[in-house]
Amino acid sequence: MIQEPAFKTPQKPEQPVISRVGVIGAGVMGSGVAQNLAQHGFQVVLIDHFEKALQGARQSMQQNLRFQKMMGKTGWETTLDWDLIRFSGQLEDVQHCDFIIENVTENWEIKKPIFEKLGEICPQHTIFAANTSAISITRIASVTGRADRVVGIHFMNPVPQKSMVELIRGYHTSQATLDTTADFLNRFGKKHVLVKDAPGFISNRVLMLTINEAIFLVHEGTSNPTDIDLVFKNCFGHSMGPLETADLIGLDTILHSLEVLLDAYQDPKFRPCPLLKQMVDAGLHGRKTGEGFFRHQ
Ligand SMILES: NC(=O)c1ccc[n+]([C@@H]2O[C@H](COP(=O)([O-])OP(=O)(O)OC[C@H]3O[C@@H](n4cnc5c(N)ncnc54)[C@H](O)[C@@H]3O)[C@@H](O)[C@H]2O)c1
Repeated sequence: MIQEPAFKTPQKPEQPVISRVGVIGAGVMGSGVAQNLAQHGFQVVLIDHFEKALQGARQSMQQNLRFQKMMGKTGWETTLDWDLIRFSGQLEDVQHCDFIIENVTENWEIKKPIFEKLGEICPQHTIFAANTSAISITRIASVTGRADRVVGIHFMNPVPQKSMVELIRGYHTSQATLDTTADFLNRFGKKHVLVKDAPGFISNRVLMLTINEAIFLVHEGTSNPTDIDLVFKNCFGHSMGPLETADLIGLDTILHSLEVLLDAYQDPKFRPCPLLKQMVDAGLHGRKTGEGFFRHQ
């Protein structure tokens, strides 16, 4: 009797196990990403070219831990093994990481040389993730020499407390890269929605317009920040209004994001309100500088 050939069930290609993660940019987002990763047992190399930003990241992590305790949390949210995080000013220190998450200023001229350099110094298997608010992932991937291994992860702020991210597939992003990234996100408690690559993705395409329009209401004297936010909180059930949200994100980041959206879509609906520009020039960047539309301790 002729024996049927023994076909093997096709196996999913083995995915690299991610244990060391490079986090570039130690501002609002990078510090949250680094903290959240370490709280889930990953080794992290956190990079910033400003020593002051690295110190600030340490402080904001301590603050976040204290705040979680104050809120009555008792689990992973309140502890951090500091030995898992290495703070560094040298981009080269991420070269042995399995996965890299970039969180530098929302400006193509700043992000571009970082991705070019990462493409040169990192092994070919390393996946690069851009945590950008609006910049095209396909554009970022184009300078790395590994467009199939570049993905967008749009984290929400504050990162340790937000369990949902947007996962963005660039034009050349491979299915294997998406699978590895989804698995990695899962390991530190993040659910995702998959989004095609279009500037602003889902959240910022809508949110930046809302925030900008709310700023126009203040600029034109139609209302004030407290009342505008009250409408969103009390009438629509939002936990924060658009101007409190703007202060949390950072007004400089809002301005950069609107500029990226305006440039990408060439649609005047994204033109930044003059008041936003003036506040950024005046150093009123929101929570991170202590004052924006509201004062912060
Ligand atoms: N703030 C938010 O709520 C939010 C949410 C999602 C995504 N993002 C995106 O995340 C990214 C970072 O935003 P953020 O709010 O953390 O900004 P931020 O201004 O708080 O931090 C940016 C950090 O990048 C560092 N940096 C700049 N150039 C660098 C370089 N060449 N090498 C190393 N470090 C460098 C700066 O020193 C700074 O510490 C942006 O692309 C932003 O659009 C922000």
